[in-house]
Amino acid sequence: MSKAIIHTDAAPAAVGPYSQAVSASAGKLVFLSGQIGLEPGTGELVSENFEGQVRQSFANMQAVIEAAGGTLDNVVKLTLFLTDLSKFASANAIMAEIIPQPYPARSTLGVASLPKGAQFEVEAILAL
Ligand SMILES: C=C(N)C(=O)O
Repeated sequence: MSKAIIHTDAAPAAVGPYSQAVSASAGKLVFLSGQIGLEPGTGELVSENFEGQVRQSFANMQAVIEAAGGTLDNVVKLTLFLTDLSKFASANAIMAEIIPQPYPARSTLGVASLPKGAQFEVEAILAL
């Protein structure tokens, strides 16, 4: 897989750890379902804490990526879902710790609710 970041000053700069666009030539695309902060062992939310749920969601995503034969470098697009957009900066900070640069493309949505009462969900597309 090779990927290139697309950037233009004719569109707004990213307001978080993402790229305006990513071009990838891949042998295979993998579409991941969204992950919320469930512990694999119990199937229960890891915590009532937003940060804990974000970290567990990304850990779950990474486990699926590895099961698909990839790494975090293969992520070309993420979608984040937050039930409280006032936590946007916190989600950005945690994502920036976990996701390597160059950053994938990303969309972020505020939503009314998520399954299991989760506060955060992350969905990914991989290029392998
Ligand atoms: C504005 C965005 N695309 C984001 O935060 O993901």
